[in-house]
Amino acid sequence: MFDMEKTIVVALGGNAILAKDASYEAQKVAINRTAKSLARLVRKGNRLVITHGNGPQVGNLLLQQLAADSSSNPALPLDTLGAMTQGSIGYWLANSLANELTDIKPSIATVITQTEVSSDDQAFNDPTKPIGPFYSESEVAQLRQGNPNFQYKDDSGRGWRRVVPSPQPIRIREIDTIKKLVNNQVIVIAGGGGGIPVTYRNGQLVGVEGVIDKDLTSAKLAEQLQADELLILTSVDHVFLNYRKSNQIELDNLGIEDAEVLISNGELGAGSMLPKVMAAKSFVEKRPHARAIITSLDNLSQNSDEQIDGTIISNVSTGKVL
Ligand SMILES: Nc1ncnc2c1ncn2[C@@H]1O[C@H](COP(=O)(O)OP(=O)(O)O)[C@@H](O)[C@H]1O
Ligand SMILES: NC(=O)OP(=O)(O)O
Repeated sequence: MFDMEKTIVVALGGNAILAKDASYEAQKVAINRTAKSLARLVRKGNRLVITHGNGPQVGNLLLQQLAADSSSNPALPLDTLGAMTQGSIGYWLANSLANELTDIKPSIATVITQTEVSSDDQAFNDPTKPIGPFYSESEVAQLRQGNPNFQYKDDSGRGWRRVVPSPQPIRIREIDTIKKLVNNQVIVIAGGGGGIPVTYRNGQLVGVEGVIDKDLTSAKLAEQLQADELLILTSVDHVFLNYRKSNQIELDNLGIEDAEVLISNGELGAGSMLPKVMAAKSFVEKRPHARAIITSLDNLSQNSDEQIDGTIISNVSTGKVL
């Protein structure tokens, strides 16, 4: 499936980084495994731009900050914590990739990325982005008493999590730098956690408290880099119709109109699969000869290079959904 020398934007989902627990050791094991799959793409001559989620990590970092003595060690704002997770996850990925590719010794760079958002974005009034650990409903009731300003929501039936504003990405500030790096055969890790949300206030660029969806930012990255492929790696190997119902159907191919139907008819989990299909659709609309693939990391590592299995979103409608 992967031809030579494509530019591929790879969006790494949560389980590519945090599979077992939130310890450094467990996250490094998951990232080492992820790096093995990514290395195969590099060996085939593809140019890779890697972006990654940070929901669990940024939420955990926030909890560590809040647990510290605020008079001597004040908690840092969420935009700064987002930058810290870009640094830590970028370092882990660059380190694991370097160890995987000792024979070709590629140049690898992590770009601390700022993503412009609108200060008027409705998301600031309606937090939706789940971060940090999962809680039971009774734990959430207790947490609400401790801090009534924090909001929690059920995360796709998997448990309750704190939610923060998730504004729409408008522009990736470092796109020109990323382009130069890609054109010079550098493997780039960028837009981690969707990028640090920034906006203009009184003529100054300032960070704002929120966490951008990394799938939406990856679509912007892929579009602006004129990528050939947007590869979204997550925990399921396909997008499904009637997900988790007895009549569940695996979707191999989706056209733009099919994706539109899925987006509007509530087939996709709001904080989970919906942004992935939206990102894929947005990318192939802007790049009609390119394609997006939603699949699992396992699928990527288990299938032969020519036969990766997953949901392919392209300009061609199959009529399976419509
Ligand atoms: N229609 C659907 N098809 C496939 N997966 C779906 C669908 N609706 C919701 N999901 C859920 O979306 C999840 C992937 O989203 P998420 O876990 O947020 O991704 P990430 O890997 O980026 O952290 C899957 O594990 C699955 O439970
Ligand atoms: N920022 C972001 O989208 O993170 P997750 O993918 O971990 O939710």
